[in-house]
Amino acid sequence: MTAESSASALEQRVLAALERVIDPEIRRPVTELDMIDGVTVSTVADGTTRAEVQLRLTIVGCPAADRIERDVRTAASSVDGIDDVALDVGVMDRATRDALIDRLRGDRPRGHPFTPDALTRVIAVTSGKGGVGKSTVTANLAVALAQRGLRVGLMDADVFGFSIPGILGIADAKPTRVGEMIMPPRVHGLAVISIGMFVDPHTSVSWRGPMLHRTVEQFLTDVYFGDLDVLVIDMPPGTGDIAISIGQLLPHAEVLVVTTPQKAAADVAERSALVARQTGQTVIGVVENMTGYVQPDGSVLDLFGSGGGDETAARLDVDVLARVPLSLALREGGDAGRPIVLAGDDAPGETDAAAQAIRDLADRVIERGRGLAGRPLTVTPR
Ligand SMILES: Nc1ncnc2c1ncn2[C@@H]1O[C@H](COP(=O)(O)OP(=O)(O)OP(=O)(O)O)[C@@H](O)[C@H]1O
Repeated sequence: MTAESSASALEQRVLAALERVIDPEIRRPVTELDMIDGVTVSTVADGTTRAEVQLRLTIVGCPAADRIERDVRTAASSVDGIDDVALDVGVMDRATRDALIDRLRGDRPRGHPFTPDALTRVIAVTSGKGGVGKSTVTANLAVALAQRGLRVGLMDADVFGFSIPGILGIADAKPTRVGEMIMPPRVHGLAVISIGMFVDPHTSVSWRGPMLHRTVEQFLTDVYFGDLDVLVIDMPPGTGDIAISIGQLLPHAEVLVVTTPQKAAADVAERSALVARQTGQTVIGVVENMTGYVQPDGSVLDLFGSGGGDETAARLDVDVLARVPLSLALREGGDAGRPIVLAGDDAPGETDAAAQAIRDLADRVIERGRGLAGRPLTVTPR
């Protein structure tokens, strides 16, 4: 074999090794994303064989740059016969980036991909009023679904009270923009987007209906979630503009209603579900949160009364899918940015009844999705 042909064989092997490097945001191999502009293998003065890799990041200041560079270096160094790796890091030119964005969008027409005939289930979590623990339940449910192997996106549509980034421990995370595409931060196996990532946390959001509608639509259209099994949405409490917009944009969404055990809360909980139904969405069940507190002596204190979940479920003619007890660990996990369903062996979440209730809820939600009842079966020509 000539020196030239062996260098070219090594270049092919380096390229093959680079196919294993996955862009952490887009979650595709860097080779497929045209991020590798070239690989040259040569023997340098001291006789060592060097691979020079031209890496082109999607944008200037790409937050994943360090990780991509490290992974590219590791993959190239792992090839037998390569002694040294030199990286030439730059940014892809506009035409390449635009072509990439077009490819990621696929050939779907402009508009959001979560259409009724798509395979992604949309689960919207709503409540009649604020403070019932909707965001806490939603975040933990999304993590529990991801833990069960599903590809999960979480959209915080609670524009006025966005709390999902904090609960997930990514309060300072910012999405990356690639052209007009928005790459959502990833945490605990979820792709997460929240209005809180776009506004100054110390200013209030005071948008009116059309602006809210555009924002929700933009989230659905421009955020690159990739292929999802489930998109979970943390809805704002009540029956405002966002609920109506999401109803129009996602009429096939399945709705979970979170309420407390207080009977008086059933009225408002029912109302938010009825708005969802009016837009064609399907209410799949009620989650009663903050049910009795189990005291150290084992007795249960019904701090918020009892019966609210059953009352709401009866009015809506659905089941109570979960009863999540009051839990110090659940609250602390939310404050600390560590969802309790993540807990390891000796962490409270392993034995915590609230964590277990949310895991069971995830199982019931998955179980329900196995049936195709109510889903239009369409055959898309390829
Ligand atoms: N089962 C529970 N046990 C103890 N604390 C809980 C429980 N569920 C939620 N909390 C706590 O209650 C508070 C309100 O929860 P959360 O922010 O999830 O409510 P929300 O319904 O989403 O409110 P909003 O819609 O106003 O944002 C948080 O401090 C949370 O940690």
